[in-house]
Amino acid sequence: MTRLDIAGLAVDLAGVPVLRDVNLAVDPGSVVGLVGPNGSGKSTLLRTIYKSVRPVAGAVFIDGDDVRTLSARAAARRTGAVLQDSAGTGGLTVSETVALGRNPHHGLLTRESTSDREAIAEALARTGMTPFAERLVNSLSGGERQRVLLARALAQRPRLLVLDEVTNHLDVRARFELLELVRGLGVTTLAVLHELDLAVRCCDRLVVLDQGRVVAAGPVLDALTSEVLHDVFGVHATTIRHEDGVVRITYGAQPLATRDRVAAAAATAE
Ligand SMILES: Nc1ncnc2c1ncn2[C@@H]1O[C@H](COP(=O)(O)OP(=O)(O)OP(=O)(O)O)[C@@H](O)[C@H]1O
Repeated sequence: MTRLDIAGLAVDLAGVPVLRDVNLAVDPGSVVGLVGPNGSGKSTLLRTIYKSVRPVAGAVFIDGDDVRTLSARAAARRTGAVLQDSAGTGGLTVSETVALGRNPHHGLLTRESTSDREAIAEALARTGMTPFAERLVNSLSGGERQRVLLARALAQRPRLLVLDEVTNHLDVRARFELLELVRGLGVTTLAVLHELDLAVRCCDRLVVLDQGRVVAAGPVLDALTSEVLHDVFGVHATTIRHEDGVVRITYGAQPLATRDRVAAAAATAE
């Protein structure tokens, strides 16, 4: 199984520092959640892994291989990505869409091989989408569509999955189901998640980014302390493992921002 290591990574965009001295590791087969406020650099960090952003310092290693030494096609074969609001799949069926995941393995005009067909069938089965294979993607619900995008990534037979806010637009049950599905895959995964409640339940470890730097990392209870929740996310909350073994976040009465807004409004009214 694959491991991911990021060492001393720095990225500038339009001349502005976006990531600085980022170090993180994802152990083989584990699911690591990447969390942080808006604009903290999460998506940019994922982009360095599949080579759509070039760092100004540091490197990304997949199984010890520096991705800079891999061709774009070789990098795409290793990394399956499901990105924020992934492009729509037009009038394609589910199986046609999942088949697109095979592209990094061959040219566009190459005929589908037996191993392509096996990979597609396996990806459909693992995501529970086999019964939907002939449906048009644009006739599916949001949650089903996200499963198709995950199946497309799995059809690549990637060593590593990077997921960027894949639970967007899903209802609360579909969110848990999708992340439980990801956990069950046994594929090394780095997932950007906005919902901290989901992150603490479904990830083995968390990495917290703030203003382009890693400010906490480790098992969920160690990474998402009350202090981090307060200083980085601006909320009063505690992260506790309950008797049933599930880690949950308990929020205080009001987020700081709300409290400050209320205080400011009261001061203005006086
Ligand atoms: N192409 C670009 N040119 C200049 N700045 C950019 C570009 N893309 C992103 N940025 C900036 O880089 C910073 C990090 O953006 P990024 O999308 O990585 O954050 P994020 O943590 O994923 O945010 P969100 O949670 O809002 O999706 C932001 O300040 C953003 O404005």
